[in-house]
Amino acid sequence: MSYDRELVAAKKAASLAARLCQKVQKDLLQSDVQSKSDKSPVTVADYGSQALVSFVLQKEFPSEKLSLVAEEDSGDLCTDGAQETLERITKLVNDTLASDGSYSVSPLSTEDILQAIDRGKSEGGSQGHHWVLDPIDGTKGFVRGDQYAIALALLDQGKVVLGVLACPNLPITSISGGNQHAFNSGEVGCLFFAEVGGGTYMQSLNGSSPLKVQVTAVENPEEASFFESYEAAHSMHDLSSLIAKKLGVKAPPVRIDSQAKYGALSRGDGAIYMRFPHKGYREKIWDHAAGYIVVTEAGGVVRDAAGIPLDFSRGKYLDVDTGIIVTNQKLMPLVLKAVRESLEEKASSL
Ligand SMILES: Nc1ncnc2c1ncn2[C@@H]1O[C@H](COP(=O)(O)O)[C@@H](OP(=O)(O)O)[C@H]1O
Ligand SMILES: [Mg+2]
Ligand SMILES: [Mg+2]
Ligand SMILES: [Mg+2]
Repeated sequence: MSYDRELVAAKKAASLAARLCQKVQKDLLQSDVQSKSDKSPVTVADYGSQALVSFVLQKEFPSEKLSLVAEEDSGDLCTDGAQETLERITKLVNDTLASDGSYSVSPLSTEDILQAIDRGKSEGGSQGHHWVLDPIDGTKGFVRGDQYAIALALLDQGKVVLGVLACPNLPITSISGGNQHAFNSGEVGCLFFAEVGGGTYMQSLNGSSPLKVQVTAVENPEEASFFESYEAAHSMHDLSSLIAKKLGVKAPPVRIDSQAKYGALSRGDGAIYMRFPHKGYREKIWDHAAGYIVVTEAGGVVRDAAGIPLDFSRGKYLDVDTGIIVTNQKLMPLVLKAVRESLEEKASSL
């Protein structure tokens, strides 16, 4: 089965959302950052991006009953005092749609925006089609002025069949060696996309022609560099550094926010991505679905710390053992062995 039509729509939705996010990041005001009830930050851009993607998917597939599993919901926007924020989000979405011009609609109302956001309340699962959206992955990076991604994927019968990652701050050229802050020294803004069985491609968000990308062919761990979260609260840096040491990795870790790590890995900027959340954290499908297919279609492999493939068919959550490892076919067994040994050492030292 081909998902070409869905891919065109997903690229369009993610590119428009990226445009909205870029505008907000440029003049980010402190008041644009709210705190969700779980204390993670969320900005007008997270909501605006979610509303915009939901709107575009609805417009592109008007006859289908859309199922969207997305990170944000309108709860906090319906509270007293949130009216101004909601109006700002509504204006952002309308301005972005108007600047594009493909959808000749009258401006959306605040009510339309709330509805579009809340279309993302699906639970996903193993039957039928579900879109999976992280409207801004790496909100902390976004607020800091660093990396973030708009991540949109499609599940069919519980399998990821398509994924798009828009990374507005990722340099077009390799970030190996850690030059991720190349904001002023070259073009930034990448759009990665993949369809099952079709390989992975990257183009610039400004619309260059797509280039096929591949993960690195490096087989010697000493020559491998690795990515991890910028935020130490999201991944145990001490554990990944122990694993890297065991593998003989020489390069220091490259710490970047968001699924931009999957994108960068898919084009061979680094060789390994390790993610070890602290005890008790449950991974969500929107944090990995798009990145997963972008990297696997480029020849990469994604496993949990026990070597088990990820299962996107169980609803919102991904139940993984201890952490997530991404690398190429050759390095995976070596990395998994080092992970096992390091976890055993860590456990016996407690
Ligand atoms: N304690 C925690 N452990 C692991 N991941 C966490 C976390 N708290 C938040 N996250 C997730 O980490 C994502 C960012 O990934 P990264 O660490 O690779 O930059 C966040 O996505 P959002 O920014 O979309 O909320 C969030 O879902
Ligand atoms: Mg979040
Ligand atoms: Mg996320
Ligand atoms: Mg997010």
